[in-house]
Amino acid sequence: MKTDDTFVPGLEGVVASETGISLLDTEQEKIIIRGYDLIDLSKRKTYADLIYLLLEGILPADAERQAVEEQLKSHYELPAAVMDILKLLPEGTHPMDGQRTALSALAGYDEALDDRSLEANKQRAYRILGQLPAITVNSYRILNNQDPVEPDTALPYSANFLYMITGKKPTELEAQIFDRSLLLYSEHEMPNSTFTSRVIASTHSDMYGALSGAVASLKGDLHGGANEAVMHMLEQAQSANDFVDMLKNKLANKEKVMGFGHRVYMKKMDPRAKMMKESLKQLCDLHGDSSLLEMCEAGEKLMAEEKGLYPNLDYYAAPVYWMLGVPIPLYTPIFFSSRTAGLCAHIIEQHDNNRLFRPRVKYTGDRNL
Ligand SMILES: CC(=O)SCCNC(=O)CCNC(=O)[C@H](O)C(C)(C)COP(=O)(O)OP(=O)(O)OC[C@H]1O[C@@H](n2cnc3c(N)ncnc32)[C@H](O)[C@@H]1OP(=O)(O)O
Ligand SMILES: O=C([O-])CC(=O)C(=O)O
Repeated sequence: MKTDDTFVPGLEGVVASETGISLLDTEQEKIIIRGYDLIDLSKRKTYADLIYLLLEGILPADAERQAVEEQLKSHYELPAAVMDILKLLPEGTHPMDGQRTALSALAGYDEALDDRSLEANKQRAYRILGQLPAITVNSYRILNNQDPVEPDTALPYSANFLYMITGKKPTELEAQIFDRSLLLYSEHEMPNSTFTSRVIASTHSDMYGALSGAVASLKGDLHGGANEAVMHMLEQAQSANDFVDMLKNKLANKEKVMGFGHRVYMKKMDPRAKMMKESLKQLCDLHGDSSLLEMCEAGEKLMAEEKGLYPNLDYYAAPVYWMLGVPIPLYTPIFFSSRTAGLCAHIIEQHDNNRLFRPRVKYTGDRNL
């Protein structure tokens, strides 16, 4: 076996997989999902459509979307023991850790765990996606001494998710905006979490294990954890001037400013962030309060001028979730819940066309031979 000993830190620009699921086409500035432009889909389709597109490979007809919604709803209830496990976690446990724990525990309830056939994996993916609102919301509620919340099956999947989070029936606009955020987060080619899940799946490990690894990856603030970090900054700053001063200080201290920059987009704005910025404007109009938009725009201007860096999706998703009444510790778990659609598609693709991931190293240690 020939070994290429070129070391690329962080595997930047390295092609790690062949996939029919998605591509960040930087030349055309498009996020291609199974042949469709994600931004275009976000204007005319729903998250349920994306689940179907990612798992089945085609966009659903109305009846098929309805069937997906029904299938997800049929899996809303969690095994009682999984709820008990969540209740046993110590106070202060982050809901991402609750999510990771619950997903891990669910493996024990899968009677066909070793069946990695396409059909078994797809059914498993729908089941997990159906279970995620309860896992996510209750990870937060139980750990905050709040009673578990029941789903409202009369609402569509994403509207029910928002309802379970806030305890209030969302307006049509709120439900649409939350659904759009899920759609935009659903899949993004080969970020760290997707790579993690494919590496795990490549040993023939199961979907629960691959997803549990992906939760851990996505939790970090260089990845999904950035949306919570952005909101903590905005909450602390209170005004556009304060926010700009805060960012200037961070830059002077050579700190990373969360919500800016991207390994693939580099010096361009993430197209998904533009869509979330539109949603933020709509919410500001609805509430007659544009302070968060003004703060974000001031930060965006400063970072462009000082660093030539632009917002990623997490930057504008954070204030949108704030205005929708979502508690901050749920921002990253919502990202993960949405991304589970894309992750499951990748795990299935890896299982169906597998080659074990096992790279080599550039050795920098001693040779005391
Ligand atoms: C939906 C998502 O998960 S998107 C990612 C969310 N994560 C964040 O928002 C965290 C903040 N952003 C970052 O840390 C980075 O931009 C990353 C991790 C996303 C991508 O970074 P990389 O490709 O590894 O680039 P790297 O970190 O090497 O940065 C290149 C240069 O830009 C600077 N830079 C990049 N992002 C930022 C930032 N957010 N704030 C300040 N400087 C930054 C780096 O300091 C570095 O400068 P230097 O060359 O002078 O040392
Ligand atoms: O692509 C990445 O590296 C991170 C990202 O934006 C995502 O996962 O949505």
